[in-house]
Amino acid sequence: MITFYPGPSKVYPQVANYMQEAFEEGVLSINHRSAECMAITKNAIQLLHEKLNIPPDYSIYFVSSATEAWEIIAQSLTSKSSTHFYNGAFGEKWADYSSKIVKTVDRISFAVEEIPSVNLALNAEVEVLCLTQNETSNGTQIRDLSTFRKTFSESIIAVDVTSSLGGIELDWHNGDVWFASVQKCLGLPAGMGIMICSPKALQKAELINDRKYYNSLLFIQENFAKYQTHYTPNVLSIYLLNKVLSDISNISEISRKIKKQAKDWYNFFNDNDKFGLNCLVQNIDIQSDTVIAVQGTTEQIKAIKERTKISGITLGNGYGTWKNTTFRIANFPAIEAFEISKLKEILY
Ligand SMILES: O=C(O)C(=O)[C@H](O)COP(=O)(O)O
Ligand SMILES: N[C@@H](CCC(=O)O)C(=O)O
Repeated sequence: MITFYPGPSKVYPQVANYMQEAFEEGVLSINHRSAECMAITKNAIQLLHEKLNIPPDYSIYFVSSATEAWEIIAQSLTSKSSTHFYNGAFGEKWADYSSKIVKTVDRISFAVEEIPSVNLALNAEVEVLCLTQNETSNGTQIRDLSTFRKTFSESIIAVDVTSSLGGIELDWHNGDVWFASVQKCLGLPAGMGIMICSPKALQKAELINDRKYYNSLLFIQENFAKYQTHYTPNVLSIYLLNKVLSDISNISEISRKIKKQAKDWYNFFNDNDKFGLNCLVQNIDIQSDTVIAVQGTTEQIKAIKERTKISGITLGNGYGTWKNTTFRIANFPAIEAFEISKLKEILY
């Protein structure tokens, strides 16, 4: 079975052997506060810095999911209000989750074809700015975050890179908190999130001094200072992350490949009349590099999904507003050229 689902998505093929190795090495039974486990965690963190070019002064934590990161930001980094820019289901969900914890949640929604402008929030007092860099539900992205950083230099900027971290190169200095989950561009089984914090984010956490929860950021930080976790982690996941990160190239090389592949996908749908299908978003400045959303009528989408399924290929369903009128193609690094060719052949 070949899958193009944008999460959980295709895992790297070598994961099969690494799982077996983990079992044989006894990793599945080690205590999570043991020296062996701390070494695995330390190595995974070092490799993340190295392969994803994460600045040395940014801290990296393992959490359970990207969803948990939404909550950690609300409880440990927000004293009064967060401001959410979004054009799709996941950005909106983030605002919904925050509103259960944070006193004031400002929502700035924009149209799917629109480039989000900082002007939309110029008059607002922005304490924590929440941006979804890659919106998995509709295949759009905010390509350049630098104007947000310049305009909101005093604010904490939190960036959801759930479906782009590990796929494209990110300019870490444009954000204070970044988070993702491993089942997307990192090509691993679901069940772990990664959170990355700037020194400024940690200073803000100190200021707020939230210590109420098992996953209060300061408590997480205290554990990770010893390469331990605030709960019993999925050690297998950390082990697999280690292994896969050792195998992959630096993100600048991966990013070049993914961007080229994305261009090819957009050209593929633009150049040919594929059963009347077209890209959900036409503006190349906001088309996602890692999730390609393709639009058609409900009947067309249903027929294409059935057709690919017969050939052993799973496409990503549409999501939210676009549930029945789009399908999505993950353009993640673990997906191989022969799989892309096979899908293109079927779509012809
Ligand atoms: O795809 C996204 O974007 C999401 O936000 C994920 O579905 C959330 O992932 P987890 O919280 O389950 O890691
Ligand atoms: N992130 C996945 C699934 C998320 C979910 O169903 O909650 C998607 O975009 O389809």
